[in-house]
Amino acid sequence: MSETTQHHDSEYDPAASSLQGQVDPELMQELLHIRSSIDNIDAALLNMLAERFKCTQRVGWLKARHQLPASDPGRETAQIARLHRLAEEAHLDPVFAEKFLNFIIDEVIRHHEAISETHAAESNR
Ligand SMILES: C=C(O[C@@H]1C=C(C(=O)O)C=C[C@H]1O)C(=O)O
Repeated sequence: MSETTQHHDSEYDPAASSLQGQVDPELMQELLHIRSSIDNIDAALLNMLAERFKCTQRVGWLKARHQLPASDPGRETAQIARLHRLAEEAHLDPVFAEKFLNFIIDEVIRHHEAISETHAAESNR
């Protein structure tokens, strides 16, 4: 099994809650039922993010080898505009979608700068 596939975490208690024992058991059941879907979604998001970073790392090495800049503002503008539209269609707050993408891209650019430095150091040896 690869590292990114779901493993059964013996530490994880899906019923962990500050509300445990404080609310009606039926209400607690309903809450836990919805939370099990939230847990699946969080695992999927994390795995998708890991796959995205694998792709961006490849882009980072490509840019380093060909001496291209870490960031591509033209590409980012197009992506943000597209996500804005997709967010509206999905009834997701477009401002949030934009902040989320920018947060990820900032991290990617940091990685690309680090890759570029590693590549430069390796070629100077
Ligand atoms: C991944 C790239 O590098 C940067 C990161 C981007 C991203 O995470 O989507 C987009 C544009 C670039 O600023 C790229 O150029 O495609």
